[in-house]
Amino acid sequence: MSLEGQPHHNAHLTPPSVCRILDANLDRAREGIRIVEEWCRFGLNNAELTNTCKQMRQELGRWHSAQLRSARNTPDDPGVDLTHPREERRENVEQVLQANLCRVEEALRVLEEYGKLYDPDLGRACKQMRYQVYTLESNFLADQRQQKLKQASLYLVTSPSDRLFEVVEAALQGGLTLVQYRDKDTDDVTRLNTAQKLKHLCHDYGALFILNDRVDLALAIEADGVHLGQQDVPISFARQLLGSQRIIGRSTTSPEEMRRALAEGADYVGVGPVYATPTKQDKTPAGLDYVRYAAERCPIPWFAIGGIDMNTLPQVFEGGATRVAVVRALMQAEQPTLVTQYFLSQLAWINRMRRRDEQG
Ligand SMILES: Cc1ncc(COP(=O)(O)OP(=O)(O)O)c(N)n1
Ligand SMILES: Cc1ncsc1CCOP(=O)(O)O
Ligand SMILES: [Mg+2]
Repeated sequence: MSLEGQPHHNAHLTPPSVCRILDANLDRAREGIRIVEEWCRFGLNNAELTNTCKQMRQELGRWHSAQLRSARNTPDDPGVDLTHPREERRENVEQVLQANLCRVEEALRVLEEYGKLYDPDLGRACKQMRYQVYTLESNFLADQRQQKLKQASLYLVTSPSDRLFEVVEAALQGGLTLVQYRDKDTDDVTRLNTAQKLKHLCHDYGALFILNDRVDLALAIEADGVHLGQQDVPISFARQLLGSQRIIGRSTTSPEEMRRALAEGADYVGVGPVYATPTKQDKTPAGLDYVRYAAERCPIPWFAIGGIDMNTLPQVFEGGATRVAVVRALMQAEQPTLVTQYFLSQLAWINRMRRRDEQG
């Protein structure tokens, strides 16, 4: 029966083998969606995404008629024992989700094509759901990125170094979750190759990868986002190219620059330089007053930057910072894993204190 209680259009003409295909793929699609739904509900606490998944599952359930279920013939199915070794290993939640979204999209495509032989409405419904899954995947990726950004307290901005990959990997091993590739002096071929490799490295550790200055390269290598200063392209321009799913950060040195960055839709801001720094010699320090202003007024994630190391960290905390970005403190560290762990433990402590104060 169709959704309206009418017999399915071509049900009586549909060969048993096609019914088996439809039965298997209705199951496959529903199982995959269920796996995604559990993460939307318990991992992201996102009611809207959870509901979208639930509605799709219910719709697929309604199409799963007794006729299709009775076509099942598991003992004679040669595909039952076939698994790819990659299916048995998942490194993180993202891989689980990616694999299952892919499975759902494939199953819906199969349902769309073979479903036309059973009932044209099934083909149409599955096509619509497939597009819904694509949208879900985009929203989902965007949500994941924003969550990771919110949770990041330490931000490594790289500088050119013979030990670039070694330092970044050591810091990732120490628990770093946010990296920006910054090299003002190299050529674009090197930049592109290095960015590509760093992105893979960061993603292997589940960290976000941001590119400094260059929207075009960020787009080309599918980075998680871009960092733009006051002299770089406007946020609206970057947003047009990168869409709403990717992260856009903006440097700010004053309340006015912060106000504009917020109005333009930045996802996070850099606040500084807090102190004078040889890494950015031409920039006048904004000082701790601006850090205090950010602590009072900034509604989005903000990272104090400029001259921050283990010695200045306590003052930056006193100014109200709960997130910091560093270049030299990590790029020049002899033991970047240990330094990362030290920063992260101090940041976790200050964040606990702040939350306790906020709760009274
Ligand atoms: C996190 C963060 N904050 C500030 C900056 C500086 O950006 P910008 O002012 O564009 O200067 P350059 O880094 O491009 O020299 C940053 N990169 N990251
Ligand atoms: C890129 C940048 N933007 C403001 S300060 C700064 C450099 C910070 O470098 P360091 O952490 O070595 O002082
Ligand atoms: Mg810049």
